[in-house]
Amino acid sequence: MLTNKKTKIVATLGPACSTRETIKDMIDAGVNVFRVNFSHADYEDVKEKINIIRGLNKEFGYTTAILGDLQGPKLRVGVMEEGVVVHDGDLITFTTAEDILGTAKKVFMKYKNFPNDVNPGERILLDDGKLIFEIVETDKKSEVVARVIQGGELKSKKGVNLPNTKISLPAMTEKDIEDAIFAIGQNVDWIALSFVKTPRDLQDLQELIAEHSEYKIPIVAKIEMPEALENIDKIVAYCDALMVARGDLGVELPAHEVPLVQKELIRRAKTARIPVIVATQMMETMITSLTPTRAEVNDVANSVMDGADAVMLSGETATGNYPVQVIQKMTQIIEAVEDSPLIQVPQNTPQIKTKRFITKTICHHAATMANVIKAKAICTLTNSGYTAFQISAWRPNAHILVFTSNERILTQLNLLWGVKSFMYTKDVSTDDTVTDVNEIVKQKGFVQKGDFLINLAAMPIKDKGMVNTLRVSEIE
Ligand SMILES: Nc1ncnc2c1ncn2[C@@H]1O[C@H](COP(=O)(O)OP(=O)(O)OP(=O)(O)O)[C@@H](O)[C@H]1O
Ligand SMILES: CC(=O)C(=O)O
Ligand SMILES: [K+]
Ligand SMILES: [Mg+2]
Repeated sequence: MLTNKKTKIVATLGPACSTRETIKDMIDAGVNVFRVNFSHADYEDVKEKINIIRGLNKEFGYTTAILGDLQGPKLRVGVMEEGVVVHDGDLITFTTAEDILGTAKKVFMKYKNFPNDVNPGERILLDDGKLIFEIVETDKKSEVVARVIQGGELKSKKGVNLPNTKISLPAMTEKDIEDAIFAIGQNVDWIALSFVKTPRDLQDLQELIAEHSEYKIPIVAKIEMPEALENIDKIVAYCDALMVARGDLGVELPAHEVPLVQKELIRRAKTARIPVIVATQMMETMITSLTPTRAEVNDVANSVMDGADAVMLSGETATGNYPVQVIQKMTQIIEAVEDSPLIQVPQNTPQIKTKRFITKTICHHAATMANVIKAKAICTLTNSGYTAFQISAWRPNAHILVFTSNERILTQLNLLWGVKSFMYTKDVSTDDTVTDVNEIVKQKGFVQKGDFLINLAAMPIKDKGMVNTLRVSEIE
C-alpha cells in the first residue's frame, strides 16, 4: 500500500538497498524517485537496479522515477586503507602521480591538474568539510603537501572542495558525458547536473540529451556553488527543477549561510513553477541509529514547510543500516506537517504572456477553484506533463491526478509535489473520457458520491492540443 503524502522522497541507491525486496519496501514506505549517484555507480549494477525498479513498477502499478545524478567537476581522493585517522598539525602529501592505497602520510588525488591549480595558504576540505587541510607547498607537477587543520577519519573516495581555488575543469567532464550518454540509454526520467555555474552548463547538457535521445529529459540544476547563486535567474530559466545540494553548498559557502539560501532557492523555484529538491544530511544519524535527532526531524519538517517539493536522502539509503526505516520516519514527518494551515508556500500571481499562457491560467484557476469549492480531485489528461507541473505549483488541497498514454512522463511526474499519474490509453471523445476518468478515480477511492471533481482537457481530445477546458463534475 502506497502512502498518501504529497511531498516526494528521493532516495539514493547504493549497496544498502540492493535487493528487490528492500527496494520494494522502500517504495511502499514512501520513495517516489531513486537517485543513481554517478560518483559511485557501476554501469552493470545500475542496469540491474533500474531493471528491478521498472519490474516493480510493472508488477505493482508503481510510477517510481529514476534520477541520474552526474558527478560534475568534483575532486575525490582515492581508495584508503581501513581506519586512517589524521590529526591536527600532521603533514600529508596529496599525489596525482599514481593511484596508491592511501595512508595517513600519502593520499591519491584523482585530478591531474590539482598541483597546478592550488597555491600555498589555500584550504582543502574533505568529506563535506569534516576534515580541513591547509596547503603548505606544491611542486606544480604531481605533489602537494598540506597541514591538517581539522583532523578525523579519512575515508575512501571522499569528495574534496577547494573553496579558495579556481579549478580548471569544465561543468561536464569526460566522465559526465559518458555517464550522461549511459543514463540517456537507460531512459532515466531526470538528469541532475552538479556544480552548475552558468546557464551555458545546462545548455551543454540539453544539447547532449537532444543528440542522444528522441525525448526531452528534464534537467535538475544542482545549486552548490556561489556562482550559481549569482546566476540563479538565468539558471532557473534553463532547467526543469532545482536541487538545494547542501553538502557541497555548505562547504563552498559558510554552512551558516545555507538556511537562508535554501529559503531563497525554494522561493525562486516556486516563482518559476518548477519543483525543488532539498538534499543532504536530512536524516544523517539514521545511517547508524534508528532514532533521528530532534534537529533532523525539524529539518525535514521545515523544508516541507518552506515549500520543498521533494526531500532527498543520500548516505542514509545508499550505505546506511536502516534504508527502509529512514523512509518510514521521513514519511511520518512529512505527513505530520504537510497539511497544516501554518504552511504558507510562496506563490506568484503575475502571469507572463508566454505561448502557454492560456494553459497556465487554466491550471491556476483549477487549483484556486478546487480550494474554493472543496473539490476532492483535479484530473488532467496530458501528453507532455506540462499541466501537471502547473497544477502542482499551486499546491491545491485536492488530489492532482494525471492521466497519460505517455509511459515516459508517467514516471517522470513522480518528482512533482502532490502528483499521481496513471496510464490511460483509450482514445474517446471528451464527454466519454471525462465520464471514464471520473469513474476510474472513484474506483480508486480518491472521490466518493457527491464530491466535486475538476477535469482539465484539451478539446477536442484527439488533437492533443492546448488545454482549453475546465469542467466541474459532481460524482454520482
Ligand atoms: N553505489 C553507491 N551509490 C551511492 N553512494 C555510495 C555507493 N557506494 C558507496 N556509497 C557511499 O555513500 C556515501 C553517501 O552517498 P552520497 O550520494 O551522498 O555521496 P557523495 O560522495 O556525498 O556524493 P555527491 O556529493 O557527489 O552527491 C558516499 O560518500 C559513498 O561513500
Ligand atoms: C547532493 C549533493 O551533491 C550535495 O549535497 O552536495
Ligand atoms: K553526484
Ligand atoms: Mg554535491
